Amino acid sequence: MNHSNSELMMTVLMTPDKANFIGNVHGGDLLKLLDQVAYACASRYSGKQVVTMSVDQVTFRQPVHVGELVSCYASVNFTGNTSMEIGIKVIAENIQSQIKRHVNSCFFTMVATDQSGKPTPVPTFTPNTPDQFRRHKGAELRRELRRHYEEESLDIRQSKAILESGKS
Ligand SMILES: CC(=O)SCCNC(=O)CCNC(=O)[C@H](O)C(C)(C)COP(=O)(O)OP(=O)(O)OC[C@H]1O[C@@H](n2cnc3c(N)ncnc32)[C@H](O)[C@@H]1OP(=O)(O)O
Repeated sequence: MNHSNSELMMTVLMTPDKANFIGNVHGGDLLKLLDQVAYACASRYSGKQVVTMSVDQVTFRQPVHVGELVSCYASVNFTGNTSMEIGIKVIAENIQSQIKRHVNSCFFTMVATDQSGKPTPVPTFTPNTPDQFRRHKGAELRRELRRHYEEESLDIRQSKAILESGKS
């Protein structure tokens, strides 16, 4: 796979229409931007239509201010059969001072779909550089944790259903 296709950078100016009730950029606007970046990165890499399957914990460590430039650095970290983990690092820059802050990092799982909306295979991503190896290793661990979480959640839902059926 051509690795130049596995990374993407998108920069957006934070205009006043994105402000929340206290004048900083609304978290929902940032989430929408991150979803668009993950979509573009995954779709360009795979050459396929993709949908968002899941988003790992997103933590807004610092507010983003109206007037700042927000740059999203996205990379394909890992591919399964039909899914891709896209990691995104978000940097906010004050335009006048040019001071940059790392405000957020997050991980999206995007699934490639065919014409009927069913999952379809993606090209395998093989890491080449030290950064890619590091991200790939982290992504494998997160994939395992997601599977474990799904299984535990299912167990909890099933136990709850059994308990509730015993009440009546
Ligand atoms: C760009 C956008 O905003 S799109 C709008 C928001 N997203 C959507 O509407 C998507 C709605 N969801 C769907 O249509 C379906 O769930 C699909 C097409 C994504 C997946 O269909 P399913 O039949 O559930 O797929 P399936 O069980 O085969 O799993 C597909 C992949 O998702 C992975 N997956 C399953 N559950 C999870 C999870 N909780 N977290 C991360 N990945 C997961 C699977 O491991 C598999 O990847 P792999 O093939 O690389 O191993």
